[in-house]
Amino acid sequence: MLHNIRQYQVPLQKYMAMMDLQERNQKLFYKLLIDNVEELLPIVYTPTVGEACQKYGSIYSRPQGVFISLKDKGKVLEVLRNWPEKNIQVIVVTDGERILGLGDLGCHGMGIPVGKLSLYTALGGIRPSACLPVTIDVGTNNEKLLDDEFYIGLRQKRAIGQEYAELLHEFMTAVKQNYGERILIQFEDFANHNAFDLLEKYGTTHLVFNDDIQGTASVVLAGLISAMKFLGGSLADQRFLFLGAGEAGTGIAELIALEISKQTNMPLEETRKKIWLVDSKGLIVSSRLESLQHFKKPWAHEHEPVKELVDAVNAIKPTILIGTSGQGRTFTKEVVEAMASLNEKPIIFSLSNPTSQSECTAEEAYTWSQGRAIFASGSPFDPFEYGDNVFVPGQANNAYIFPGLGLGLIMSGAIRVHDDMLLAAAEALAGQVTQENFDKGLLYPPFKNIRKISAHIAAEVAAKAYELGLATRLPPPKDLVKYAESCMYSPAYRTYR
Ligand SMILES: O=C([O-])CC(=O)C(=O)O
Ligand SMILES: [Mg+2]
Repeated sequence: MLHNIRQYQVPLQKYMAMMDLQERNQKLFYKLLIDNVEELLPIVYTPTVGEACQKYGSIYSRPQGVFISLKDKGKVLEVLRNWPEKNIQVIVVTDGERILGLGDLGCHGMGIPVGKLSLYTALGGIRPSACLPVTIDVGTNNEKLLDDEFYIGLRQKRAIGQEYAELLHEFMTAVKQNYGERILIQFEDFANHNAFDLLEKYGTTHLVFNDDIQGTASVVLAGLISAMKFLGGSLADQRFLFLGAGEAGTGIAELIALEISKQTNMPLEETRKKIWLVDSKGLIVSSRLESLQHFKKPWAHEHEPVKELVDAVNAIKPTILIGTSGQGRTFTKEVVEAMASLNEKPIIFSLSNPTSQSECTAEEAYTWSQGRAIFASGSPFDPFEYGDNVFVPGQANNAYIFPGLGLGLIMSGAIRVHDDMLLAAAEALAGQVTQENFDKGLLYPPFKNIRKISAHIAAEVAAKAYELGLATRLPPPKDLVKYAESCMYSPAYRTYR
């Protein structure tokens, strides 16, 4: 099978072959993916899955997951009950409004929940039959899709306001009614306004987390914790600048502020002041407070207005620059050079996905900083030779976190997600990075060990759930890492007599 897949030159064709295999022989699909994770992750996941979503209508061969549309209003529970598997443990749901950094892809966003759940199984060991991909179809504002003969969703503008909220509420209620209190719901690639509102609204009643806000935050924090371990210094000594103040930017900023606050006992209001964000209108400063969306307000610090990113770099003098803008090529030569003139070892993360939306490439980060940057990106980049050195860029992608986090929640029977679990997951991931990894420039352990890493993350998350009284599978197992490993699905053919 691997030989087959390798014969395709075009990544999208490899993707289609993998999707075919998933349908035809699920065990073999997972066996292949687990044993060749570094080679196949960029195919079934970022970046190729992004292209697959863009072309989803024209490569469509068979339905995947459950679509719930405005037309199903009043019947959502019935729709869910049509799914053949009854014992669902995790749902990844999108409404397709902000697929990666690609914007509104409507129902064609289904590729994302499908891809994320393949990773839940391959990287986190959740049984494939316990995973349910869902796309909520409330229309799309993407004119090109509305005119596309192969578009598979409702041909109407997006429902908003009450109509949107009612469908989502019916879905959330039906999910709990059908699968119980311990069903994990991962929100994925919603647009900012809905993402923050849904998380706030359902965070207290359901086992939910938003991967783009919280998963990304945890993986970035892990990278920064490991950077501090090897470079010396503490997070509290750093100055942070973000390009992009949406889900990922503000989510990461908040988790960093929380971690610094725990480390130093400084109040959160104080630790937030070490962190600055730039959005499409420039540096977020207090004079803009009135007009800011609510999730940006905590980051409006005292400063004169600054319009351009490069001027913000020179004004704030960050030690760490993080791109979460969804806009490619925004870390220009001047920006990277400014970071390199301010810092001996500038830390630069280009997190937007897929590769086309990355704020800069690995090659640019290393070249423009004369090989001094500590670089990580959301989508994978190949190792880059610069002078006598080969730099291996880290992949700061939430794929390191959500499979292990999910396993930890499920195995402990957790009923809520708590920020302390995200901190625990970040520390567990950082704990897996070795000196040898770091010597190659890696802030994250290689993906080839991901199942072991996920077991450690799961164990720490479960330990937090027990500590916080949020776990319902009692009594707690003695050795949580061993227990996590014993829970993990492995694709093997059964022996028959
Ligand atoms: O899917 C990925 O690669 C990471 C992610 O959540 C996003 O970019 O929205
Ligand atoms: Mg996402």
